[in-house]
Formats: sequence, structure tokens, C-alpha cells
Amino acid sequence: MAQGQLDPAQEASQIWTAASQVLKFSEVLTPRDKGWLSGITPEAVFGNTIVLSVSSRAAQEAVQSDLSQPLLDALRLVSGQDMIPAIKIVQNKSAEQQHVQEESPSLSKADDGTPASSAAAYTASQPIPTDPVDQFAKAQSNERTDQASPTQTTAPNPEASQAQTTAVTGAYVPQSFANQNYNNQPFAEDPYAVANNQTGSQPTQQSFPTSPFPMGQNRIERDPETHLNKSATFDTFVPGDSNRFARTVALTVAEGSGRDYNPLCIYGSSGLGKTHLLNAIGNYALVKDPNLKVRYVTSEEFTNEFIEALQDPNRSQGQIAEFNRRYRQVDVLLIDDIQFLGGKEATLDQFFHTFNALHDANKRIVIASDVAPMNLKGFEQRLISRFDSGLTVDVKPPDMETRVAILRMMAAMNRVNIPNDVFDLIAERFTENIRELEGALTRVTAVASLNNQPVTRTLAEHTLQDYFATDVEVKPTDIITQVAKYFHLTFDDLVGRTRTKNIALARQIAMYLAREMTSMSLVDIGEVFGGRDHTTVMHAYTRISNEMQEKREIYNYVMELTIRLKNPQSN
Ligand SMILES: Nc1ncnc2c1ncn2[C@@H]1O[C@H](COP(=O)(O)OP(=O)(O)OP(=O)(O)O)[C@@H](O)[C@H]1O
Repeated sequence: MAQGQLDPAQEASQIWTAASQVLKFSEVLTPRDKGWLSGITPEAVFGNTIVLSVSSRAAQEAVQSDLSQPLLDALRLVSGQDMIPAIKIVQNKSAEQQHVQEESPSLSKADDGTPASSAAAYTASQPIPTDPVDQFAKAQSNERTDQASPTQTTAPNPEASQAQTTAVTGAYVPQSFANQNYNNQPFAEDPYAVANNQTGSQPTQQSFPTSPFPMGQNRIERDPETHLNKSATFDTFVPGDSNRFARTVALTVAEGSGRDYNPLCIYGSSGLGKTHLLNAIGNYALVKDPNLKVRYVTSEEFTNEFIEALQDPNRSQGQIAEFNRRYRQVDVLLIDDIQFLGGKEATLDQFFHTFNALHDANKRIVIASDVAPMNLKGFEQRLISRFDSGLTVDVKPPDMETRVAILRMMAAMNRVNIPNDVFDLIAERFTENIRELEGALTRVTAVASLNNQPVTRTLAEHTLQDYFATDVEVKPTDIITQVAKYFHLTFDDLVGRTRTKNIALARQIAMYLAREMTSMSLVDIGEVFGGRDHTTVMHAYTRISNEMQEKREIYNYVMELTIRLKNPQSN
């Protein structure tokens, strides 16, 4: 069997660590079900099969019955593909221990927190299977003879497994996750404590090792054809009162049953999930019908493509025709940040014709904007009334419960263990913008990771305290002055055109801080920085956010400057 580049054991361990985190806060599993999780040891991944070992037939049966569907869902969520768990029994314990295990699965957890059926025990006594087909053959033979041999590996009943797998793929939004209430679940807690009703107990420091991969290092990867961010799906969109209606309508449009909602306009302030919903619509529409032509585009990209098409004087007719063909053949057009088209007359005119062509052909159009269509500036009335002819929904800042749920999900997706009180701390303080909420969790995790410390409330408070030291109104000019001083540069260096490395870095940090510390739009920030385009500001913001995760130096610059700006008297 062909093996992937990753070590099968390592891959299994990575996948299982993430999947078990997801399962720990599943609503459909009882504490007893969750107790079985600690007795499962990941062994190896072969293709789309993950070999998991358990220590008893009872555990195997539990995994194949009550845990089966949630397990399939969790494996799919964390690995991005349908995976088949092959459950192997490794009897490496005395009959008495096993009896205890069967009576109370949660007790199978060893004192050091590792599952009782450890990988070491497995490798010492049992060779890692080299061919899952062979394992299934063995499994089936074991099922027939019904004898629990020391190494029994079974896939779930092939028919049931097939049905379950199909259900996950067909439904796409696995119900156990889509309806998941990520709140009120002791996500980071030990199943032992859960089973013993000790949910209120505070975790010890050792309980929360930090991931070597801090949050936020996952770069957004866009599909080259559709431009969709494949990880922005309905699965990863946490519903709450603030966005439930928008999410429901988006799902309807994605399913293709929302004819009256064309176009769908989603509006709301920055960082509240509009882009996420657009991508989720595109991704889900493609799951329902892979033959659809879906296109996600920001208004900036639309403009650039249009300008490019116009620019070649010799071929402009052909280029425009190609531009029109590209856009008018799409079945689902998702256009983001439409407000940036305001005032761009030629592009708006082109967009108007594209819109009409698609609308007349009953193709789906979804638009995201920071204001309701009627408040769009620099748009002709004819276009606004087209937008108004469909359905307009808004997304609002999430409530506390939703914020905590979002943080839990982000931590689970990034495979980091975060104590509940840290979730609460961050959710209490970041109320208006989910990007900032995510950023705070990223910062806390990054600090812990860089210092090789566990994430604790104390660490989180320390990391975030200076951020909230005062309610001082920070002006962009103060930011530029302070950053210039910090890097021994001048104000003019930062707003000027020089691109030497140190000036460019200082400028990007200043833009990042302006985005983080003021309520100014990207366009306005660009203006302050010498009339730069908003995409330059966005690029600077993304770059510094990413570098803060990777380079202590950059993180320290931003933190120190934040403190100075929040405490002007200390300068
Ligand atoms: N309900 C949600 N559940 C999970 N993650 C969310 C949710 N809403 C937003 N996010 C995440 O928050 C971040 C910001 O969201 P997004 O980019 O969609 O906001 P936006 O409204 O488009 O902002 P902007 O107007 O600035 O472009 C993203 O990482 C997104 O995945």
C-alpha cells in the first residue's frame, strides 16, 4: 500500500488529537461516551483509514455504536475528508484492569493523562498493520468467529459505514457540528472530571500544553478557479442570535432553493462574518452540485480584472469580451466588499451589466457590504434598486455566548487547549468584531507558544491587559508619530514613498496599529498614509498579523507600541 509522506503514526496522532478535542464538546455524546475517548489510542493512518486501538470489546462496541457517527463527523471535520476508523482491540491489560475499564471507561486514563492503552505498549507488542485491507479481512474473520483475539481490527459495519459516510457527504453540514452549541461544554476538561461531575474544577497547568503551532498560522488558501476559501464553510460558522437569520438564508441560497432571495445582500460592520458566509455559500453550493460555476470575488479584484481588460489597447475588445464571458457564465457570483466600488463609474457600469445578465438568467448573486444597500455611497439608484429587489440581511456583533462558542471552535480547529476561564476573559473583552476576538486568542496562544508556557488566565490577562489599559482615543497621526519615534524615523518617512526595508516594516506596523486601534476604514487609513490604496493597508495588516505569530521580534514591537499608545503619559 502506498504510504503518504507523513509518518502514518504521527499523522494518526495529529488527526486523533484534533478529533478527540472536537468529540469532547459534542452535544450528542454523554459523559460516559466521552469517557471512552481517553481509552482510544491512534495507531496509524493508511489512505483514508485511521487505525485506532482500544483495550476491550466493550470499548470497540461503544466506538462502533454510540460514538460512530460523531466520530465519523469529527474525523471528517479535522482531516477534510471522509475517513474510516478501523478499531483494533489491544489486550495489554490484566483482566481486572479491563473489568474496571468496562465498568467505568473514564478510569482508563493513566495518571499522567495519557491513554491507558499507550502507543508504546502497542509498538512493543504489536506490529503496526501495513495494509488496512488485510486488517479489514482479519476484522471480518474475527467478527465471524466472534473471538476477541489480542489484536482485532474492525471497521464499522461496511454497510453502516457506507451509509454514514454518504450521509456526512450528502448533508455536508454534519448536524452534530452544525447545530453544535460550542458553549456550555467543558471543552478543555478531562473526561474523567466530566464523568465524575467535576466540571467546575480548574485545570492544572499541565493540563493545557500549548500547541507548537500557534493559532492563526493557517494561511487562507483560495481555490484557484472559484477563489473560494475552502475552510470558510457552514460547519465552521458558529450560529448565534446575531447571525442566525443571515446564516439560514445563506444556507437556503446555497442549496439553490432561495429564488426570492436574489440577489442576497449581507451587510454589517467589519469582522462579523460576511466574507465567511459568502464563502460558505459557494462551498456548499458546490457540494450540492459540483458542476456549478461559482466565483468569489472582492470588488477590488473585480475592478482590477476590469481595468486589466481595458488596458491592452490592441486587444481591449477581446479582453472585455473575455471578461464578460468569464463573469456571465457563472452560476453563483459572490461579490465581497461591494462598498469599495462606490464612485468607480466605469466599473460600476460594467458591474451593472454583469448583474443584469446574471439576474435575468436566474443565476444566484450574493453581495456583502459594510452598509445596507440604501446607504451605499457613490452607487447609482438603478443599481441600489436592483440590490433591494432581493433580500437584505444583516449580521450583528455576537453575544457573549456566541463569542465563547466561536473561541471554542477556533481553539478546537487549531488544536490548542485553552482553559474555560481564558475563553471567558477574551469573550468579555472583545465584543464588537470577531476578527479581533480571533486576534486576541491568537495573541494569547502565540505568547504561550513562544515562551513555551501553558495558556492560563494569568498569562492571558498579562498579554491582553495593556491592550485595555485605558480608553484613550488613539489618533492615526499619534500612531504614525509614535511608530516613527520608536524606529528612529520621521513622520514623513512613514507616509512617504520610500520602500527601504526598515521604513516599509515600520509603515506596515503603523498601518496594522491604525486598523487595530482606531475605528477608521481601510480607505481612510490609506488616505492618512499618503493617499495609499486600501488594499495596501489590508496587505500590511495581514502581513503583520501573520508575522506576529512567527517572529517574537515583530510581536514585541507591536505590543510595546500598543502599550505606549495606550499610555501616552508613560512616554
Ligand atoms: N459566526 C462565526 N463563526 C465562526 N467564525 C466566524 C464567525 N463570524 C466570523 N468569523 C470569523 O471571523 C473572521 C472575520 O470574519 P469575516 O472576514 O467573514 O468578516 P467580514 O464581516 O467579512 O469583515 P470585513 O467587512 O472587514 O471584510 C474570520 O476569520 C471568520 O472566519
